[in-house]
Amino acid sequence: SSGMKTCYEFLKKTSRSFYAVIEMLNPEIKDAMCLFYLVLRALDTVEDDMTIEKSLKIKLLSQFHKFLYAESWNFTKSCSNDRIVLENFSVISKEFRHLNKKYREIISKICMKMGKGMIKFSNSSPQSLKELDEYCHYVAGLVGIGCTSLFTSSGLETNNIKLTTDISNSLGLFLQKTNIIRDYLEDVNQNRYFWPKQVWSKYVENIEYFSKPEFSREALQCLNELITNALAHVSDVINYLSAISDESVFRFTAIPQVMAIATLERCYNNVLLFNGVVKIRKGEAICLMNEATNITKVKLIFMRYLNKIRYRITARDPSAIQTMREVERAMQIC
Ligand SMILES: O=C(O)CO[C@@H](C(=O)O)[C@@H](OCCCCCc1ccc2ccccc2c1)C(=O)NCCCCCc1ccc2ccccc2c1
Ligand SMILES: [Mg+2]
Ligand SMILES: [Mg+2]
Repeated sequence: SSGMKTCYEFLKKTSRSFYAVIEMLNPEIKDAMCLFYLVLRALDTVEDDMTIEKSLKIKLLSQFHKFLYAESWNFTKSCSNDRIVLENFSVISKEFRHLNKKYREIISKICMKMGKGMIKFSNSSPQSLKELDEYCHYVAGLVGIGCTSLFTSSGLETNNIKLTTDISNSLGLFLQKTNIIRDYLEDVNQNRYFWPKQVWSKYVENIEYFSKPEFSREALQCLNELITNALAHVSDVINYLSAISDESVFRFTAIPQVMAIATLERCYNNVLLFNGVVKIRKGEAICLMNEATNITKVKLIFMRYLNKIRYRITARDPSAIQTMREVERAMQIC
């Protein structure tokens, strides 16, 4: 339909990477996944928009799942780059209401839970590694859980004994933690602090000091500790991918994960992260997309990057032993 075509345009404008992987999905769930993305991106755009007054933001986050059934609801007061999905939300919600009931229930339930979670963290960022897991569960773990529900309810995946909530959650935590680690400078410049205080306060008095050259050693030690924490999710990621049978679902799920391990490897012990953006090169990303077609190849990709990290672990680093343990544990699964 023309409405759905417009929604794919919104998807392409808000995320080229997720547009690429959603585009390749089985037609049975492609539209549902596109709308799942757009609804949550709209919700996240409210969360991220620092110009929205606090009490209004909280009201929007808690009501958001109801706007899915509010025929002409749009939000025109956002100044975010992704505001297009809020200004045209009525186009998105109209297509959402045409979805099969079983998909609508999954999407609206995840949307309600994510909105509640965002409210919980609207006044304070994650202070501990435990709170980081909680925040990442709300903004990304729930996406993995929702994706698994869409896969199983569509009949494309029947192995739902193995695709548990916990390992679905881990897929999201691995991606979100990689984003939070990589986006240190971008977030700090916007006064957004996702690196937990319980961690960075072991190394410096103020998280902003990591960008100063005289604190580069402490910055790297904190960075390596957070990367070590993220690596703990790799075994769940590999176990999840091993349980997928539909080829298009496999690629849709595997591609963001291989991008994340490649990004973590680039970030490991890399001081450039504190003064610029560390991204994997376009050519490397395209190679990874073409390579991540089955579990054997994905395991090889993970092995390659885990090995590169392992060779860069230095005994001086306080997390060295823990990093080595997480890398070896992950390599055993591969
Ligand atoms: O503003 C930005 O540009 C980045 O925002 C980050 C933030 O604000 O922290 C942050 O916003 C999180 C809240 C909105 C989540 C929107 C989303 C993303 C990907 C999807 C993929 C498929 C279906 C629905 C999806 C929904 C963000 O986008 N982080 C990127 C990592 C989150 C990925 C979630 C995820 C989890 C499990 C998955 C399993 C399989 C395939 C894709 C998966 C994707
Ligand atoms: Mg965001
Ligand atoms: Mg956000």
